[in-house]
Amino acid sequence: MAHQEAPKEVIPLMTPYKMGQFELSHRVVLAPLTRCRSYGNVPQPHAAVYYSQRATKGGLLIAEATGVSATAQGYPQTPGIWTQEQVEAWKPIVDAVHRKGGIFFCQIWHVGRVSNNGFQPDGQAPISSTDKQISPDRGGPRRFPQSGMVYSKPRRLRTEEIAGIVDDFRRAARNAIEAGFDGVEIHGAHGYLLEQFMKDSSNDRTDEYGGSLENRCRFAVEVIDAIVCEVGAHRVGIRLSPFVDFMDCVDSDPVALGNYMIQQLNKHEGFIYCHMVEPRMAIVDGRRQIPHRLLPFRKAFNGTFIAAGGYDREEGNKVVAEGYTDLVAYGRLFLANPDLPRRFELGAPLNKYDRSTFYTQDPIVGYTDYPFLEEDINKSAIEA
Ligand SMILES: Cc1cc2nc3c(=O)[nH]c(=O)nc-3n(C[C@H](O)[C@H](O)[C@H](O)COP(=O)(O)O)c2cc1C
Repeated sequence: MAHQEAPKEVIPLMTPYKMGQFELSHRVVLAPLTRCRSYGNVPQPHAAVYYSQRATKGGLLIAEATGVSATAQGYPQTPGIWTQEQVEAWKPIVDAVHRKGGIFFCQIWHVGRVSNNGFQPDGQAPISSTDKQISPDRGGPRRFPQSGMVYSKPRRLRTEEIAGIVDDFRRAARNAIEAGFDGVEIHGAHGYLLEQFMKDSSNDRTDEYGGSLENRCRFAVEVIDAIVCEVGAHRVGIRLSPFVDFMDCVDSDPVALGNYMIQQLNKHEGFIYCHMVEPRMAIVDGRRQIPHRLLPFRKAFNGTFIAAGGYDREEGNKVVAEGYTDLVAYGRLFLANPDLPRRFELGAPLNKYDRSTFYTQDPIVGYTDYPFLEEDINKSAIEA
């Protein structure tokens, strides 16, 4: 009798997927992670090690939030992409990812009021939709996690200044393509500048950028349109978090906000992806559970959908198998497991993440020193 092999287990996260022109070999995406190791806002050679460790052939990586201008900064040592020096510094990092066959998008951001005068080039107030400071009573911490600096009172952007910020985003996208990135992800989430305009808790404007939902989203839509025009819809994705209340940015109708933004994205044929963050995890019967509120958006969006926020192997496989999302982005688990897709494939145990080194500035510790599976195996063989 012919020997019959047991059927191979299908792992939904490890199945291939075509995202626009990109052939992904699996659905485990590196979520954007600010790591505060880009000294003087210039990406460093150690980032080439960090990102290439996490790159796989046909795997999608999203780079950490990267400033579009000198006023875009709000955390220590975060990278930018508005100067030629920064563009040149990104090139070897992008190359390192491409050499391993990875697909690399750059997340471009402006922090708006999530900043302090000390981060601003002229020592002036950070800019925002509003002049209201982040309130610690409504989802916003009062101080920066590392430095202990307070979030400063922002300056409300004048209507005629907004076109200039849109242009900063456009130029940053152009620079990202020049640096070799496969595309850009617009950071429209987590209470940063674009969301400060979108959400009604932080937009108290009376001009055409405030008031109605359409007006509040106008700035983000102008950024999307400008970037699509500059680099093509096939290279533009966006991250949105209508349900998240981080940094005191809350909307009274997150479903309407998400739907409106999806409609705007669908106007651009071939807009590559919409990356959405789940609401905060709920505690059900003593267990943390992902609320799974993104399905209506996934159904409405014409392009690739990425879900993020609290996923592990089991939940990721489940949502891909059910068609809830196309791809799943992993933050903390990928931070601590450079070979996360491989570990998911094997069902191998995971390294634990060390929160205390998330935002520290060491080029190795908590950054490139998380062990790979093979190292674990070798180590245990030596210890045995
Ligand atoms: C250290 C750290 C840095 C982060 N930096 C960013 C960032 O630059 N841009 C962004 O959109 N989200 C950022 N996030 C949020 C993650 O991308 C992700 O949405 C979040 O960690 C939840 O996913 P997880 O449960 O898989 O970690 C960060 C999260 C962590 C823990």
